[in-house]
Amino acid sequence: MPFEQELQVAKEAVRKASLLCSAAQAGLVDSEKHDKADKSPVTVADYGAQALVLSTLAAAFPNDPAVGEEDSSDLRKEENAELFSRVVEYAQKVDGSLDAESVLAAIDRGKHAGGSQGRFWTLDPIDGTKGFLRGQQYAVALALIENGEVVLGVLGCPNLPVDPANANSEKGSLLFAVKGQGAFQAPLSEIDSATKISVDQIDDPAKAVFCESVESGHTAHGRSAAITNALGTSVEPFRMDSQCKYAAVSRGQASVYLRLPTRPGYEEKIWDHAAGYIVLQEAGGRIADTFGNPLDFSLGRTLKNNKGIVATSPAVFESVVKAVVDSAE
Ligand SMILES: Nc1ncnc2c1ncn2[C@@H]1O[C@H](COP(=O)(O)O)[C@@H](OP(=O)(O)O)[C@H]1O
Ligand SMILES: [Mg+2]
Ligand SMILES: [Mg+2]
Ligand SMILES: [Mg+2]
Repeated sequence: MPFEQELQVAKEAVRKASLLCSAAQAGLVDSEKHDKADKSPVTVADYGAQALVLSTLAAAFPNDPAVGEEDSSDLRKEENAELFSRVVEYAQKVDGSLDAESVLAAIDRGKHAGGSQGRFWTLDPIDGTKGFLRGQQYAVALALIENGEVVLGVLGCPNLPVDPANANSEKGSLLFAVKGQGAFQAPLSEIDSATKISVDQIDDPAKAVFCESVESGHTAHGRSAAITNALGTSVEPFRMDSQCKYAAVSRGQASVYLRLPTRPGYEEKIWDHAAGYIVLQEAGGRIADTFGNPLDFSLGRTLKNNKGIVATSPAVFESVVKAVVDSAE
Protein backbone atom coordinates (compact mmCIF):
# COMPACT_ATOMS: atom_id res chain seq x y z
CA MET A 1 0.00 0.00 0.00
CA PRO A 2 1.30 3.51 -0.80
CA PHE A 3 2.50 5.48 2.24
CA GLU A 4 2.40 2.44 4.51
CA GLN A 5 5.62 3.32 6.33
CA GLU A 6 4.73 7.01 6.50
CA LEU A 7 1.38 6.14 8.06
CA GLN A 8 2.90 3.84 10.63
CA VAL A 9 5.52 6.39 11.69
CA ALA A 10 2.97 9.23 11.75
CA LYS A 11 0.46 7.26 13.86
CA GLU A 12 3.09 6.30 16.41
CA ALA A 13 4.49 9.85 16.58
CA VAL A 14 1.00 11.30 17.11
CA ARG A 15 0.18 8.67 19.73
CA LYS A 16 3.29 9.56 21.74
CA ALA A 17 2.69 13.30 21.39
CA SER A 18 -0.91 12.77 22.54
CA LEU A 19 0.38 11.01 25.66
CA LEU A 20 2.72 13.89 26.37
CA CYS A 21 -0.15 16.38 25.97
CA SER A 22 -2.52 14.40 28.21
CA ALA A 23 0.10 14.22 30.95
CA ALA A 24 0.76 17.95 30.70
CA GLN A 25 -2.94 18.93 30.57
CA ALA A 26 -3.66 17.02 33.76
CA GLY A 27 -1.40 19.18 35.93
CA LEU A 28 -0.67 22.32 33.95
CA VAL A 29 0.69 25.19 36.05
CA ASP A 30 1.23 28.87 35.20
CA SER A 31 4.94 28.49 34.51
CA GLU A 32 4.10 25.99 31.75
CA LYS A 33 2.14 28.57 29.71
CA HIS A 34 3.41 31.42 27.61
CA ASP A 35 1.98 34.12 25.33
CA LYS A 36 3.57 34.38 21.90
CA ALA A 37 4.30 37.71 20.21
CA ASP A 38 0.87 37.61 18.54
CA LYS A 39 -0.68 37.17 22.03
CA SER A 40 -1.85 33.62 21.27
CA PRO A 41 -1.11 31.05 23.98
CA VAL A 42 1.42 28.22 23.78
CA THR A 43 2.34 25.67 26.45
CA VAL A 44 5.08 23.20 27.32
CA ALA A 45 2.93 20.58 25.63
CA ASP A 46 2.77 22.43 22.29
CA TYR A 47 6.58 22.69 22.26
CA GLY A 48 7.12 19.19 23.63
CA ALA A 49 4.79 17.61 21.09
CA GLN A 50 6.41 19.46 18.21
CA ALA A 51 9.89 18.36 19.37
CA LEU A 52 8.75 14.76 19.71
CA VAL A 53 6.95 14.48 16.38
CA LEU A 54 9.53 16.33 14.30
CA SER A 55 12.46 14.40 15.80
CA THR A 56 10.63 11.14 15.05
CA LEU A 57 10.01 12.23 11.45
CA ALA A 58 13.64 13.39 11.09
CA ALA A 59 14.87 9.94 12.12
CA ALA A 60 12.53 8.04 9.76
CA PHE A 61 12.49 10.45 6.80
CA PRO A 62 15.61 12.64 7.07
CA ASN A 63 15.01 14.33 3.72
CA ASP A 64 11.44 15.43 4.42
CA PRO A 65 11.04 19.06 5.46
CA ALA A 66 8.24 20.13 7.81
CA VAL A 67 5.92 23.07 8.30
CA GLY A 68 5.24 23.30 12.04
CA GLU A 69 3.28 25.91 13.94
CA GLU A 70 5.84 26.53 16.69
CA ASP A 71 9.45 27.71 16.63
CA SER A 72 12.10 27.82 19.33
CA SER A 73 12.81 31.58 19.42
CA ASP A 74 10.92 32.26 22.67
CA LEU A 75 12.32 29.14 24.33
CA ARG A 76 15.86 30.39 23.71
CA LYS A 77 15.23 33.60 25.69
CA GLU A 78 16.74 33.77 29.18
CA GLU A 79 13.41 34.90 30.68
CA ASN A 80 11.79 31.63 29.54
CA ALA A 81 14.45 29.31 30.96
CA GLU A 82 11.98 27.63 33.31
CA LEU A 83 9.44 27.05 30.54
CA PHE A 84 12.20 25.58 28.39
CA SER A 85 13.44 23.20 31.08
CA ARG A 86 9.86 21.94 31.58
CA VAL A 87 9.59 21.32 27.80
CA VAL A 88 12.77 19.24 27.87
CA GLU A 89 11.49 17.28 30.90
CA TYR A 90 8.20 16.42 29.21
CA ALA A 91 9.94 15.46 25.95
CA GLN A 92 12.44 13.25 27.80
CA LYS A 93 9.69 11.39 29.63
CA VAL A 94 8.50 10.08 26.28
CA ASP A 95 11.82 9.90 24.44
CA GLY A 96 14.87 9.55 26.68
CA SER A 97 17.27 10.40 23.88
CA LEU A 98 16.09 14.03 23.61
CA ASP A 99 18.22 16.67 25.35
CA ALA A 100 17.99 20.47 25.41
CA GLU A 101 19.84 20.97 22.13
CA SER A 102 17.99 18.26 20.23
CA VAL A 103 14.64 19.62 21.47
CA LEU A 104 15.45 23.06 20.04
CA ALA A 105 16.75 21.57 16.78
CA ALA A 106 13.69 19.34 16.37
CA ILE A 107 11.26 22.21 16.97
CA ASP A 108 13.08 24.29 14.37
CA ARG A 109 12.76 21.59 11.74
CA GLY A 110 9.27 23.05 11.34
CA LYS A 111 10.40 26.19 9.52
CA HIS A 112 9.84 25.01 5.95
CA ALA A 113 7.96 27.43 3.70
CA GLY A 114 5.62 24.84 2.18
CA GLY A 115 4.54 25.27 -1.44
CA SER A 116 3.73 23.21 -4.51
CA GLN A 117 7.00 21.28 -5.00
CA GLY A 118 7.96 17.91 -3.56
CA ARG A 119 6.74 16.58 -0.28
CA PHE A 120 6.68 17.96 3.26
CA TRP A 121 4.93 17.30 6.54
CA THR A 122 2.76 19.80 8.33
CA LEU A 123 2.26 19.66 12.09
CA ASP A 124 0.03 21.40 14.57
CA PRO A 125 1.43 19.98 17.83
CA ILE A 126 -1.67 21.16 19.70
CA ASP A 127 -4.53 22.46 17.67
CA GLY A 128 -6.97 24.22 19.96
CA THR A 129 -4.47 25.39 22.59
CA LYS A 130 -7.27 27.49 24.12
CA GLY A 131 -9.40 24.35 24.49
CA PHE A 132 -6.40 22.52 25.93
CA LEU A 133 -6.01 25.28 28.54
CA ARG A 134 -9.72 25.07 29.41
CA GLY A 135 -9.36 21.32 29.95
CA GLN A 136 -11.46 20.61 26.86
CA GLN A 137 -10.90 19.30 23.33
CA TYR A 138 -7.68 19.67 21.34
CA ALA A 139 -5.87 17.66 18.68
CA VAL A 140 -2.36 16.72 17.61
CA ALA A 141 -2.59 17.12 13.83
CA LEU A 142 -0.02 15.77 11.37
CA ALA A 143 -0.32 15.59 7.59
CA LEU A 144 1.85 14.84 4.58
CA ILE A 145 1.58 17.07 1.52
CA GLU A 146 2.96 16.00 -1.85
CA ASN A 147 3.15 18.41 -4.78
CA GLY A 148 0.60 20.66 -3.09
CA GLU A 149 -1.90 17.90 -2.28
CA VAL A 150 -2.68 16.41 1.11
CA VAL A 151 -2.00 12.66 0.83
CA LEU A 152 -2.01 11.50 4.47
CA GLY A 153 -3.37 12.79 7.76
CA VAL A 154 -3.40 11.71 11.40
CA LEU A 155 -5.41 13.35 14.18
CA GLY A 156 -4.74 12.49 17.81
CA CYS A 157 -7.70 13.58 19.93
CA PRO A 158 -6.88 12.70 23.56
CA ASN A 159 -10.20 13.88 25.04
CA LEU A 160 -12.52 12.71 22.27
CA PRO A 161 -14.68 9.72 23.31
CA VAL A 162 -13.96 6.66 21.20
CA ASP A 163 -17.67 5.95 20.74
CA PRO A 164 -19.31 8.94 19.05
CA ALA A 165 -22.69 7.82 20.42
CA ASN A 166 -21.49 7.61 24.02
CA ALA A 167 -19.88 10.63 25.68
CA ASN A 168 -18.92 8.44 28.64
CA SER A 169 -16.97 5.91 26.58
CA GLU A 170 -13.17 5.69 26.76
CA LYS A 171 -11.54 9.02 25.90
CA GLY A 172 -8.74 9.25 23.37
CA SER A 173 -9.32 8.74 19.64
CA LEU A 174 -6.89 8.48 16.76
CA LEU A 175 -8.23 9.21 13.28
CA PHE A 176 -6.20 8.72 10.13
CA ALA A 177 -6.45 8.54 6.37
CA VAL A 178 -4.33 8.04 3.28
CA LYS A 179 -5.56 9.40 -0.04
CA GLY A 180 -7.65 6.77 -1.81
CA GLN A 181 -7.57 4.31 1.12
CA GLY A 182 -10.51 5.45 3.30
CA ALA A 183 -10.63 6.93 6.79
CA PHE A 184 -10.18 5.02 10.04
CA GLN A 185 -10.38 5.45 13.77
CA ALA A 186 -8.75 3.59 16.63
CA PRO A 187 -8.61 4.14 20.38
CA LEU A 188 -5.39 5.99 21.26
CA SER A 189 -4.79 3.14 23.71
CA GLU A 190 -4.77 0.58 20.89
CA ILE A 191 -3.87 2.21 17.62
CA ASP A 192 -3.63 -1.02 15.64
CA SER A 193 -7.29 -1.93 16.14
CA ALA A 194 -8.78 0.50 13.68
CA THR A 195 -12.26 0.58 12.20
CA LYS A 196 -13.45 2.38 9.07
CA ILE A 197 -15.41 5.58 9.61
CA SER A 198 -17.80 7.45 7.38
CA VAL A 199 -19.89 10.59 7.27
CA ASP A 200 -23.68 10.62 7.60
CA GLN A 201 -26.02 10.63 4.61
CA ILE A 202 -28.52 13.22 5.87
CA ASP A 203 -29.89 15.09 2.88
CA ASP A 204 -32.11 17.67 4.58
CA PRO A 205 -30.05 20.60 5.92
CA ALA A 206 -32.85 21.32 8.39
CA LYS A 207 -31.90 18.04 10.11
CA ALA A 208 -28.15 18.59 9.96
CA VAL A 209 -26.11 19.03 13.13
CA PHE A 210 -23.71 21.96 12.81
CA CYS A 211 -20.48 22.43 14.76
CA GLU A 212 -18.17 25.40 15.12
CA SER A 213 -15.33 26.82 17.24
CA VAL A 214 -15.85 27.69 20.86
CA GLU A 215 -13.81 30.87 20.36
CA SER A 216 -15.76 33.83 18.94
CA GLY A 217 -12.45 35.22 17.65
CA HIS A 218 -11.99 32.16 15.39
CA THR A 219 -15.42 32.02 13.77
CA ALA A 220 -18.37 34.38 13.44
CA HIS A 221 -21.02 32.85 15.70
CA GLY A 222 -23.69 35.39 14.66
CA ARG A 223 -23.28 34.57 10.97
CA SER A 224 -23.55 30.83 11.56
CA ALA A 225 -26.77 31.42 13.54
CA ALA A 226 -28.16 33.37 10.56
CA ILE A 227 -27.16 30.51 8.21
CA THR A 228 -28.80 27.78 10.29
CA ASN A 229 -31.87 30.00 10.59
CA ALA A 230 -32.05 30.44 6.83
CA LEU A 231 -31.76 26.67 6.36
CA GLY A 232 -34.48 26.04 8.94
CA THR A 233 -32.11 23.95 11.05
CA SER A 234 -33.85 22.86 14.18
CA VAL A 235 -30.94 21.19 15.98
CA GLU A 236 -28.84 23.38 18.28
CA PRO A 237 -25.26 23.60 16.89
CA PHE A 238 -22.48 22.45 19.17
CA ARG A 239 -19.18 24.14 19.83
CA MET A 240 -15.90 22.33 20.15
CA ASP A 241 -12.26 23.37 19.89
CA SER A 242 -9.73 22.12 17.35
CA GLN A 243 -9.76 19.71 14.40
CA CYS A 244 -11.91 17.44 16.55
CA LYS A 245 -14.65 19.17 14.52
CA TYR A 246 -13.35 17.43 11.38
CA ALA A 247 -13.35 14.21 13.40
CA ALA A 248 -16.97 14.83 14.41
CA VAL A 249 -18.15 15.25 10.82
CA SER A 250 -15.97 12.37 9.61
CA ARG A 251 -17.65 9.92 11.96
CA GLY A 252 -21.20 11.20 11.57
CA GLN A 253 -21.52 13.05 14.89
CA ALA A 254 -22.15 16.26 12.99
CA SER A 255 -23.04 16.96 9.37
CA VAL A 256 -21.48 20.39 9.05
CA TYR A 257 -18.41 22.25 10.32
CA LEU A 258 -18.49 25.98 9.60
CA ARG A 259 -15.55 28.33 10.12
CA LEU A 260 -16.62 31.85 9.19
CA PRO A 261 -13.99 34.62 9.01
CA THR A 262 -13.97 37.13 11.84
CA ARG A 263 -11.17 39.33 10.45
CA PRO A 264 -10.82 40.20 6.73
CA GLY A 265 -7.01 39.80 6.61
CA TYR A 266 -6.74 36.47 8.44
CA GLU A 267 -5.21 33.60 6.46
CA GLU A 268 -6.03 30.06 7.63
CA LYS A 269 -2.90 28.03 8.42
CA ILE A 270 -2.28 24.78 6.55
CA TRP A 271 -1.59 22.91 9.84
CA ASP A 272 -5.04 23.90 11.14
CA HIS A 273 -6.73 21.97 8.30
CA ALA A 274 -4.54 19.52 6.37
CA ALA A 275 -5.01 16.44 8.57
CA GLY A 276 -8.73 17.08 9.14
CA TYR A 277 -9.21 17.73 5.43
CA ILE A 278 -7.91 14.35 4.26
CA VAL A 279 -9.64 12.42 7.05
CA LEU A 280 -12.95 14.07 6.17
CA GLN A 281 -12.54 13.54 2.43
CA GLU A 282 -11.64 9.89 2.87
CA ALA A 283 -14.66 9.46 5.17
CA GLY A 284 -16.84 10.63 2.27
CA GLY A 285 -17.17 14.28 3.21
CA ARG A 286 -16.82 17.40 1.12
CA ILE A 287 -14.99 20.63 1.84
CA ALA A 288 -14.67 24.11 0.41
CA ASP A 289 -14.08 27.64 1.64
CA THR A 290 -16.86 30.14 2.37
CA PHE A 291 -17.01 31.11 -1.33
CA GLY A 292 -17.39 27.48 -2.40
CA ASN A 293 -13.81 27.28 -3.69
CA PRO A 294 -11.62 24.20 -3.19
CA LEU A 295 -8.85 24.51 -0.56
CA ASP A 296 -5.39 25.12 -2.00
CA PHE A 297 -2.57 23.71 0.15
CA SER A 298 0.13 24.51 -2.43
CA LEU A 299 0.65 28.19 -1.65
CA GLY A 300 2.94 28.12 1.39
CA ARG A 301 2.24 28.09 5.12
CA THR A 302 -1.26 29.52 4.75
CA LEU A 303 -4.37 28.90 2.64
CA LYS A 304 -3.99 32.38 1.26
CA ASN A 305 -6.45 31.97 -1.61
CA ASN A 306 -9.24 30.71 0.68
CA LYS A 307 -11.49 32.33 3.26
CA GLY A 308 -12.96 30.24 6.06
CA ILE A 309 -14.12 26.63 5.82
CA VAL A 310 -17.32 24.73 4.98
CA ALA A 311 -16.90 21.00 5.66
CA THR A 312 -19.93 18.73 5.37
CA SER A 313 -21.30 15.29 4.69
CA PRO A 314 -21.98 14.97 0.95
CA ALA A 315 -25.76 15.22 0.60
CA VAL A 316 -26.03 18.64 2.29
CA PHE A 317 -22.88 20.14 0.77
CA GLU A 318 -24.45 22.12 -2.09
CA SER A 319 -27.25 23.59 -0.01
CA VAL A 320 -24.99 24.53 2.90
CA VAL A 321 -22.39 26.15 0.62
CA LYS A 322 -25.17 28.13 -1.07
CA ALA A 323 -26.51 29.30 2.30
CA VAL A 324 -22.99 30.34 3.38
CA VAL A 325 -22.34 32.22 0.11
CA ASP A 326 -25.76 33.90 0.32
CA SER A 327 -25.10 34.95 3.93
CA ALA A 328 -22.20 37.12 2.78
CA GLU A 329 -24.50 39.49 0.89
N1 LIG B 1 -8.77 35.13 13.65
C1 LIG B 1 -8.73 33.80 13.49
N2 LIG B 1 -9.58 33.19 12.63
C2 LIG B 1 -9.56 31.85 12.47
N3 LIG B 1 -8.71 31.03 13.12
C3 LIG B 1 -7.85 31.57 13.98
C4 LIG B 1 -7.80 32.97 14.23
N4 LIG B 1 -6.84 33.21 15.14
C5 LIG B 1 -6.29 32.02 15.44
N5 LIG B 1 -6.89 31.03 14.76
C6 LIG B 1 -6.59 29.60 14.75
O1 LIG B 1 -7.63 28.90 15.40
C7 LIG B 1 -7.06 27.66 15.82
C8 LIG B 1 -7.96 26.96 16.79
O2 LIG B 1 -9.14 26.65 16.14
P1 LIG B 1 -10.48 26.26 16.91
O3 LIG B 1 -11.13 27.56 17.30
O4 LIG B 1 -11.24 25.52 15.86
O5 LIG B 1 -10.09 25.44 18.06
C9 LIG B 1 -5.75 28.08 16.39
O6 LIG B 1 -4.89 26.99 16.37
P2 LIG B 1 -3.91 26.71 17.62
O7 LIG B 1 -4.76 26.45 18.79
O8 LIG B 1 -3.15 25.55 17.12
O9 LIG B 1 -3.07 27.94 17.76
C10 LIG B 1 -5.32 29.24 15.45
O10 LIG B 1 -4.39 28.83 14.47
MG1 LIG C 1 -1.33 28.42 18.29
MG1 LIG D 1 -4.09 25.12 15.25
MG1 LIG E 1 -1.37 24.77 17.64
